[in-house]
Amino acid sequence: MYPLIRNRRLRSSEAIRSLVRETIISPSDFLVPLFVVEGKAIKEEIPSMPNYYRLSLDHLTKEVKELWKMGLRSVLLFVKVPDNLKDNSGSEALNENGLMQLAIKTVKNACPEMLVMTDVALDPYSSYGHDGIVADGQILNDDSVEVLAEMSVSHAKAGADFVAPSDMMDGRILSIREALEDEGYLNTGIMAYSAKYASAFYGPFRDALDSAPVAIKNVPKDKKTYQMDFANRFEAIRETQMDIEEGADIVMVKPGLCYLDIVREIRNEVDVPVAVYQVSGEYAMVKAAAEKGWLDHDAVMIEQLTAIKRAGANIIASYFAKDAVKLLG
Ligand SMILES: NCc1[nH]cc(CCC(=O)O)c1CC(=O)O
Ligand SMILES: [Mg+2]
Repeated sequence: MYPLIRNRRLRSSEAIRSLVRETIISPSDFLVPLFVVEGKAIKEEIPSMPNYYRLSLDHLTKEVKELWKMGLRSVLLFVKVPDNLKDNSGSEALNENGLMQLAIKTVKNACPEMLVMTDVALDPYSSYGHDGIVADGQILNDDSVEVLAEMSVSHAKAGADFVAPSDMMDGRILSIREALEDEGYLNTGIMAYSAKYASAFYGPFRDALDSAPVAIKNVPKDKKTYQMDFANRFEAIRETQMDIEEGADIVMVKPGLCYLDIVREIRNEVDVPVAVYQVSGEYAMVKAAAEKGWLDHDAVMIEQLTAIKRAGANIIASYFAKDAVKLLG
């Protein structure tokens, strides 16, 4: 009459629930994105990313020491470049004493064992806010790839452990890998943003870096000619497989939450570590709803991060890394 198999037995107390729990997030899952600005003693909150900051190099030193103490071991660096240093080809990106290069050295000085990954794309350096060079109404592929390869070598030279190309140009992983090998950076890894979608969830990030695409004649004010159409699934697998063939050590799916079907599929398909980027808009939504008292911030945060890991993420890039680690104790 009654069921002999009662699944609720395994849910009846926190002790049994924790004993049978399949997915547990820990500090070693996280990659912490950090925004760096020029100047001294600057720690400015990003308006659309409550409790997240742009840091000058002195604050960057403090921040990475704090992260290390908390058990966070990897950072992903982004820089906010002043307008007067921006141009169409991102030439400032190659400056040996540029902000990114100094930021890499600053982190390594503060915390030599911290794993340093760097964003490789032209957008923060581009007067047009595009990830590549703009000409004739297009974002040029091959010319952009040349700059991205040089940029990667420059980051490796400054001490980056991994470069993370986020641009979605075709063939850039192979060119970057070859350039790193040619220059002797055999141990510098590549984390490829492989399935990166043209997403409206990047809005707050573009506020943080002042890097949104600007209106130019004959050029779309979006990134849909290089980032993926969010309607597509097979294309994500193809992009990811190609990046692995070209030499990517780690592949990434981005954004996170709306793309967990893609994460699972890619995790089942490939045999390299898979990273997921829970992006700025995902962070902003939780913060905003929590501020209004409409959602329980901590509960929603842990649920989302656990779901990302359950979907197959081996690495989670997240603005919640510190909040989550604090909560986990
Ligand atoms: N190529 C730059 C880059 N690297 C990471 C993000 C977004 C990250 C986020 O929203 O948190 C972007 C923005 C974009 O592609 O426009
Ligand atoms: Mg590709």
